[in-house]
Amino acid sequence: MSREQKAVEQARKAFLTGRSKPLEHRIRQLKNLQRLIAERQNEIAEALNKDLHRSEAGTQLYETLGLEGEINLVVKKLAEWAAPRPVEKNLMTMSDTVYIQPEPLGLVLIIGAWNYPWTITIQPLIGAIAAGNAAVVKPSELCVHTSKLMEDLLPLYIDKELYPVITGGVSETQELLRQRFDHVFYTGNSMVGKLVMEAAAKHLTPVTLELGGKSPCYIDKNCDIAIACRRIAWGKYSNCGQTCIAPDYILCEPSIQNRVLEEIKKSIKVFYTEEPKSCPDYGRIINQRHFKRIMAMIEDSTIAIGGENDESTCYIAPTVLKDVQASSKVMQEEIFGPLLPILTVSGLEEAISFINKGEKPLALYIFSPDEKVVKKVIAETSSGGVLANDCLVHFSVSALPFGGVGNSGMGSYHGKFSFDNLSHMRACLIKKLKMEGVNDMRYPPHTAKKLGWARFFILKNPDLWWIGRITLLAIVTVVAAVALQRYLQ
Ligand SMILES: NC(=O)c1ccc[n+]([C@@H]2O[C@H](COP(=O)([O-])OP(=O)(O)OC[C@H]3O[C@@H](n4cnc5c(N)ncnc54)[C@H](O)[C@@H]3O)[C@@H](O)[C@H]2O)c1
Ligand SMILES: CCCCCCC=O
Repeated sequence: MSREQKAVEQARKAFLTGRSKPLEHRIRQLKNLQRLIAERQNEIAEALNKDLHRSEAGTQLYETLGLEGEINLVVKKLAEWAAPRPVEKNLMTMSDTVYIQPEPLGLVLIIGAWNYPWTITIQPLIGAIAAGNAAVVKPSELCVHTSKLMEDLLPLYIDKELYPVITGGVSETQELLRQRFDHVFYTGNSMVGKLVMEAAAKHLTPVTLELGGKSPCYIDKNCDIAIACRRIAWGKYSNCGQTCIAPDYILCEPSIQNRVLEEIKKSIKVFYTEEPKSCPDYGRIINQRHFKRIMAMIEDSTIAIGGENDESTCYIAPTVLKDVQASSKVMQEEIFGPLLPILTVSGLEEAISFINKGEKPLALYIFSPDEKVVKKVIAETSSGGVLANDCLVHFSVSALPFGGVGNSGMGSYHGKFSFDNLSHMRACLIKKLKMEGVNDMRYPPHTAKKLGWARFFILKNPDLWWIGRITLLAIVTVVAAVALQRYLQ
């Protein structure tokens, strides 16, 4: 039996004991995770510094703070989310108990990516624990130090049978995918996403696919270009462009291209100094394979800013490419690196039609002070999420579902959306053995009269809330009238 098979079998066995279900257990595990984050902050930051040249502050800002917030939210709301959810009744169910009971799915497989490894791997785990599941956690092998740290630390804090960590690369992930799970939660590129879905289909296992793609960014000529460019530069160059929702490319009118270039240049200097290579807040490309992939994209474009690079340290300077064509190499796939191409368009209409020619992106950014422009883009395009006048921050709004659509993924998570996604919403209808007469209309022999009653019960859908209120009002009125009459006698 392989290591992967053993872990899956053990986690399934642990789930079947039922110990992942009580809310106290879920909350205890989540608080243990919170303790891990607080007590091991330095080790987490050190590993991320080795993997991605992430600074200590960057580690908190982009990884652990969000997880702490997510755990706080779940601890506060879990009882409410896990409670039976009463549903609207109709004439047929008037005297029944009708509700939705969220219940755990069972065993979840979480396959993480390397770019924000704690956020991306542990946030789904928080959802899985909250929903009462067991989960096998597979961090990405590309963030070598972080993945080893997760393997070492998680079993020290949370139930290691219910939530085992399996490290390894493609063959280990493939072996895991051959096993039977009740849900697979995958984060990574769309090509592997298809393989994950194919493997899951063999067991009819549902999947959440958190994928990527080219997220467009439209700048309206009437907006405050300095502010827009500062926010775009932050969104693009954080983590060296290796962010699933980084603005992939800019669309703007030719008349503002030079101002956009000037303002992005200013922001790069303010954020990362004249020498980003020695700036602790500027990251590195994860490995040389990705370094080569990104550098090859520049070949047929004009560099307006940056372009400096060093293969031995996987450094690529914050770079802007100007007058880029749709046919250029950099426009053929998600960049996932610090290159920012600018494509000029004649205006909003052309920008929308350009966006709609591509796959549905994970994020779509619009910079404009005009609400009509923002609403028009929202109405005439589609994407996982859309953000006006900022970048990335929708990821941190736990009241919003985070996920893609079409090629950028399926399913969503964060906050209650994680809980719902990793729960089965069980339909519960509890009838009494009384009022059998009402059922006569559905029992044979079927007659026109019975059918008439069935039509009435099924198709007439009076508002029972209002009927209840009106009945109550009528009763109160009658009681008041009788009381008044007695008083006057
Ligand atoms: N939507 C999101 O939340 C989100 C977040 C981060 C990254 N992403 C996307 O992920 C991509 C970058 O990540 P990546 O794909 O380079 O990460 P990656 O190389 O770490 O792969 C992701 C996971 O898939 C596994 N894997 C790789 N090849 C496999 C194969 N052939 N069979 C089975 N498993 C395999 C890896 O072991 C890893 O755990 C980008 O497209 C990015 O936009 C999306
Ligand atoms: C601001 C944090 C963004 C995390 C995005 C995750 C995808 O890569």
